[in-house]
Amino acid sequence: MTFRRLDLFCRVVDNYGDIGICWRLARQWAREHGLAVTLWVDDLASFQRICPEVEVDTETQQLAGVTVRHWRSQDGGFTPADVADIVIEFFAVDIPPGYIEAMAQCEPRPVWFNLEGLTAEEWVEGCHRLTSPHPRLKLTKHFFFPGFTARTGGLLREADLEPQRLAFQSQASEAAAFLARFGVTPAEMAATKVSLFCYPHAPVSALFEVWQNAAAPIVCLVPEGVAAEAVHAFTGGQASATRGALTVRVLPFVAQPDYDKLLWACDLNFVRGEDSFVRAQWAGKPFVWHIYPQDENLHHKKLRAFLQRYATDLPNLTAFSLYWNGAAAMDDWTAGWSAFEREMPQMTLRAAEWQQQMLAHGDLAGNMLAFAATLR
Ligand SMILES: Cc1cn([C@H]2C[C@H](O)[C@@H](COP(=O)(O)OP(=O)(O)O[C@H]3O[C@@H](C)[C@H](O)[C@@H](O)[C@H]3O)O2)c(=O)[nH]c1=O
Repeated sequence: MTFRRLDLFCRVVDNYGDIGICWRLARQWAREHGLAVTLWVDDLASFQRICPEVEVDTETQQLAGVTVRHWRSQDGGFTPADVADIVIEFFAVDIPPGYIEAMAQCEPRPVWFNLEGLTAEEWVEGCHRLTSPHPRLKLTKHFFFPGFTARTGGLLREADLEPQRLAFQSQASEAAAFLARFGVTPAEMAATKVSLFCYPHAPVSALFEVWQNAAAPIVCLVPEGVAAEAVHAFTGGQASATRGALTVRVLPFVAQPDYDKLLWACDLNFVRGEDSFVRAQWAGKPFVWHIYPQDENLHHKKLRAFLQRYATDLPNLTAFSLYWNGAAAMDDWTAGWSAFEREMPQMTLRAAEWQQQMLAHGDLAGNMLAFAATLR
């Protein structure tokens, strides 16, 4: 049986990653796979920051071929006719009990997924595609894990992402025109261009100090609100400031497609969380990951697991990433940065090699549908 409808339930726990990932997947299932997708999301204001077309007061709206529904406390009134062929809860959200009751009345039952977060840890392979029967109803949920190996669900990637990136990066004028929109001058285009997206606890001020004293110019492009304290201390609240070799420019928080272009246009990208971390891998440029912090430094284990897969031959990227995430103490930022900078050409080569490896695993949206098809 072919699938026609897909419902995806997203709660915004924090920041933009939850809705960022769900929005990409929803669009991809609609555009590339022809599914009628409904994205249920509880926080339209966060959604609007990455997609300015979102109307925050609208109950149901059509965006990019997706039906977006404001998910509040709707529970009663669901019937089997309301249930999609594929139902996905993102990060173990509790979908409305009334909807689950309606799922149990469908014939055939919908394919039900819990889509989990991305981690490079090995245990994921053992949990990917595991089932969880409902304690009372005749329904089975399947766990689906994105990941970096063939025994996981792969990474999120739209079919047109790679051709778009290659077209953009093959013409230097594209990056210049794009960055000019944010005030980057032709002279600044010749500098090392860095995008900065991190959590507030990143040691940004220490890095700015090193960059001020660098031998060649560096332009750091920071979306508004990111590393606000350190950026304000540097710029004095202005849109941009230059001290020594470093220029810091504050950009507006851009729409999602423009964020990709920013990554493509820069020489080095500092990214965070899950979605920008994956986009940086597709950008084919050196990147540093600031991982989402967790209790008991669980995130340091996850960071090391990724570095072991990605950076075994890149000791300075590994060292710098550990410092950046507070997993090791940095005595000398100048030396740490110099060593990192010297390694950047190898990082670029590794980025290309890694992309080829990741491409071989297919993409998350397609892999989920292929697995769903085996369940019917
Ligand atoms: C900086 C920037 C980001 N973005 C987008 C890119 C991504 O889709 C999104 C940011 O998501 P992330 O990179 O994942 O970082 P995040 O910190 O916003 O989200 C995080 O939220 C936590 C609750 C999750 O547990 C984390 O795993 C992670 O997803 O914002 C823009 O559209 N424009 C911008 O200017």
